Amino acid sequence: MSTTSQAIGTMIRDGRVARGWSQQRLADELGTAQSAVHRIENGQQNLSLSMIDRLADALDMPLIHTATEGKLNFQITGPTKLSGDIAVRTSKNAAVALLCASLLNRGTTVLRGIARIEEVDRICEVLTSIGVTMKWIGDRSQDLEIRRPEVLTPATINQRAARRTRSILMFLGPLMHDFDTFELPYAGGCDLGARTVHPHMSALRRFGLGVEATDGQYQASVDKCTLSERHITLVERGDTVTENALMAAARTEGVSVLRNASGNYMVQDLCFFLQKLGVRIEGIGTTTLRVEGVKNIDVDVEYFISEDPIEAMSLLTAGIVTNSEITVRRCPIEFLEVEIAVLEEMGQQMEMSAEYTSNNGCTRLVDVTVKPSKLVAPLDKIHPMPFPGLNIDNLPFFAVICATAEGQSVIYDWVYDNRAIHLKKLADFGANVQLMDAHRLLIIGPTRWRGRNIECPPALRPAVCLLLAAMASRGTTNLLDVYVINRGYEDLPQRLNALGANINVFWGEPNAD
Ligand SMILES: CC(=O)N[C@H]1[C@@H](OP(=O)(O)OP(=O)(O)OC[C@H]2O[C@@H](n3ccc(=O)[nH]c3=O)[C@H](O)[C@@H]2O)O[C@H](CO)[C@@H](O)[C@@H]1O
Ligand SMILES: C=C(OP(=O)(O)O)C(=O)O
Repeated sequence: MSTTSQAIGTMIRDGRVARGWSQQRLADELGTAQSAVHRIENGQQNLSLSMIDRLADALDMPLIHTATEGKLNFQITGPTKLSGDIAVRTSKNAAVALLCASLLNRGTTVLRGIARIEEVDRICEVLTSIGVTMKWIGDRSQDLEIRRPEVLTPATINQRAARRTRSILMFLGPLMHDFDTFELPYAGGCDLGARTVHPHMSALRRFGLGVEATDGQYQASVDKCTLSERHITLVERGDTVTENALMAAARTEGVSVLRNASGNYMVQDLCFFLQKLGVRIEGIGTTTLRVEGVKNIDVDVEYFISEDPIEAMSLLTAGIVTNSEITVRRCPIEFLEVEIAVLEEMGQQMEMSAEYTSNNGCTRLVDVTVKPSKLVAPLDKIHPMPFPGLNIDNLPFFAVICATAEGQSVIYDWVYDNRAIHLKKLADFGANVQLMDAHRLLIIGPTRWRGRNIECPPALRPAVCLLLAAMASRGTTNLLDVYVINRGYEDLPQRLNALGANINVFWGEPNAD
């Protein structure tokens, strides 16, 4: 654990003791568990910016703000050799969808095993700002108890938090059941080039939701569809659009058939959750979903979010690029099959355990051990496809992997306009990476990685790729302003350090020397 976390922990303990509070009293003020306060005070908890804000407010200690002013950075010293095993945590993308879906339910929703990441904090801030009560519970404060009020107040929405996420779009589907008109701020998220919202509008229109985009806000008006059955073909097989349509269908009476739907992991988690709320759904994991909506949902429900295939791929990549043997436990194999097949073609040695089931009772998991291997470039270009293809968010990891392989690889990112450009930054670490055009990277390996100081690109997966390259690199890298990584990964430096990485977390500017 970094000395910064320990120093902040001591400051918090002193502040609490000075007020005569027990750890439990501070936990109650923060809406968290006593065990979490214990970890914070011992410097064993990765503190999100919003938690620091809450601590500073609860203890009335502006000093905490001052001590942590500036940007959070990672200092990585390599080259790294990893060993041991690490468990995959639950996904950002399912967590945000399920948080939005909790708005459909008038009963108490308990989401278990949520990753403590910035993106979840942003959605929690938005939900709280419109009247939802949320409490972190459970031993490790990883379970969230959520209760919505009788009447939500979208007019008081936390605009700043909302604009930092793409997922705010998924408030459209749930809120259309409560209001005739409402407003939402424009969506944010990773800067990957233009990301259309048209497919959302086109699908939701069929449920009676009209949306006009004006001056930074979506103005929504609802004229509920009264047909007993509707067939909707999505114009794109997108994940969040499928989720929005599912949330619109969940409380629209009658049958909704969604075609060209995504069967991806976060959509499956949402379907399993909606089923627990009493919504009948057929076709989960396929491109046709048949949903029988119910007018009112009032169920006390608990749901375990499933493991993140993108985090699994990130951790496997950490082992591969450092030429180490590590076991990544709890990999959701259904969503990694193409990735594993491509790695095998490239010569990656792997062992796989027998399958077991995730806590959600549905998702199939395996433990994957990667072993030091001599990789060769794949014969064909590597490109992503909607599920069940190679996951769109896993493509960037192949850029780092190909840079360690012998020969010439082509990575084809047809999905995003800007992502290949962010990956070009691997060249700063010594990789031979050329942009053939905005969507194609030519990579010639193997690479003699070398550390350097670099700003995180404004995109989550490319930023993690730079972190992984830094781990493989000789020398020191200062990776600056890592908010974007903490948006989607929980305690990543601490967890990689437990495998043998050398990553220090620090605030502000790096030392000049
Ligand atoms: C919160 C969340 O869950 N985010 C994920 C979700 O975002 P989300 O579902 O919001 O992704 P988008 O709708 O932005 O789609 C991503 C890009 O793919 C293009 N596209 C998508 C499908 C298709 O059939 N044709 C097509 O061209 C879109 O035009 C867009 O440029 O899915 C993306 C693609 O898996 C992931 O990168 C994001 O991590
Ligand atoms: C692109 C991503 O996220 P978002 O949709 O939240 O921008 C991602 O998770 O890689």
